[in-house]
Amino acid sequence: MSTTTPQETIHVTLGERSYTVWIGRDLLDDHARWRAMLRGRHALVISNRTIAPLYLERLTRGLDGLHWSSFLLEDGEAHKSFANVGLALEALATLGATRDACIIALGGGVVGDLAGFTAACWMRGIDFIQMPTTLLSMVDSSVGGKTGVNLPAGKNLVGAFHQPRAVVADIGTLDSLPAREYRAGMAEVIKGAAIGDAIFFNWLEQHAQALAARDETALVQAIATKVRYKAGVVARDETEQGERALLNLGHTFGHALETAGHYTTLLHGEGVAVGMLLAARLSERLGMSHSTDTLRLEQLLKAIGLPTDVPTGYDPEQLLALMRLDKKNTAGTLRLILWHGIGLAEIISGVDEADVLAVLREAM
Ligand SMILES: NC(=O)c1ccc[n+]([C@@H]2O[C@H](COP(=O)([O-])OP(=O)(O)OC[C@H]3O[C@@H](n4cnc5c(N)ncnc54)[C@H](O)[C@@H]3O)[C@@H](O)[C@H]2O)c1
Ligand SMILES: O=C(O)C(=O)C[C@@H](O)[C@H](O)[C@H](O)COP(=O)(O)O
Ligand SMILES: [Zn+2]
Repeated sequence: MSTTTPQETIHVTLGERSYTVWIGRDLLDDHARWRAMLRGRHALVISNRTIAPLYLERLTRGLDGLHWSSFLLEDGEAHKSFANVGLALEALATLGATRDACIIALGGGVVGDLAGFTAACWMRGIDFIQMPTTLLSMVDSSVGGKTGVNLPAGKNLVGAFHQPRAVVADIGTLDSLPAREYRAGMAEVIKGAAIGDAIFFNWLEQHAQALAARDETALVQAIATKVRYKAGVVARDETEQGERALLNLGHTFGHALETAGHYTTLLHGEGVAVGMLLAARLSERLGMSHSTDTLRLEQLLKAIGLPTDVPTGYDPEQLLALMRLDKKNTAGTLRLILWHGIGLAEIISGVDEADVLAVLREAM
């Protein structure tokens, strides 16, 4: 039996902003590969206090001869804040970073989103490299150039589109990822299939056990399929003028759940899991889809071990108020991603708040 870990290389095609996503084991130590992406003499590694003790040294061995420093966040979604962007920018100033400096984001989506936004701000935009260490960041947040931070009023309300120069996904880092975080990452994999790839959804149903057991061959195939799907959407609609909004399936509900819970109840991926199911129920209520599709989604989420219920203690009216602040909304009306069934999502404008409230109330 072969024990070789599969490797995948995916290109995100965006003209002069095109880049490569490398997926495989031990890529952190493959210094020659990613060091070639650094143009100048300065590098700032942004990570957090959980990840740095595990992986920072392996990375920084590749920075020999450069002026580099690190900026470490406290762990958690609450630290994806404007205040920390300010501190990261101060770290760049202290380093004396010039316009050809590079930020390296070593961590999950929190680190990647904040590091990318810091890179977009410093001297009006410098390079950054994504080195994702969670499943969620490998399959979603490291690709596509959405960067930003939260405000108390809501998730990701401040940000910029700023593409990375490369994505280095060392799947060996997932060995230390807690099981709950791994499952949360799978929600964003399932999301891709639910939006636009019914064949991938079937494959996920068939491989749910292997994926839950972290079978490496199945895992690399799942990561690569999701990244390839997202890369295609981003290449066609980089700044979310249309199709890219589909990648928000489950997020209008999910972000509201995350924010209302002060980021202590549901992880992002868990919010997306519950949110996708609420979107499926709303689609059913509006006569767009059939209950068999809702059921298949629910069963796949459960097979992976993801939550499918809204936790207790949420107020439907408060969730609706948070949903009104979603960035997709226009002209004072709700714009949600709903579906016609597996693999067929659609952007729906002018959704009646009464229907949203009804679905929220039924879920509580
Ligand atoms: N920009 C985008 O397109 C995009 C897409 C999806 C999600 N997001 C954002 O990403 C964030 C969620 O990302 P996440 O799920 O990676 O969460 P996260 O960054 O908070 O990481 C999850 C947890 O795992 C820990 N961790 C990370 N790597 C580890 C490893 N290898 N071993 C042990 N522990 C490790 C972290 O310290 C943290 O406690 C949210 O802020 C969400 O809004 C952005
Ligand atoms: O890349 C995208 O586009 C996405 O919507 C991916 C989402 O999974 C991700 O959570 C993203 O951060 C949401 O962005 P937002 O614009 O809804 O804040
Ligand atoms: Zn997401």
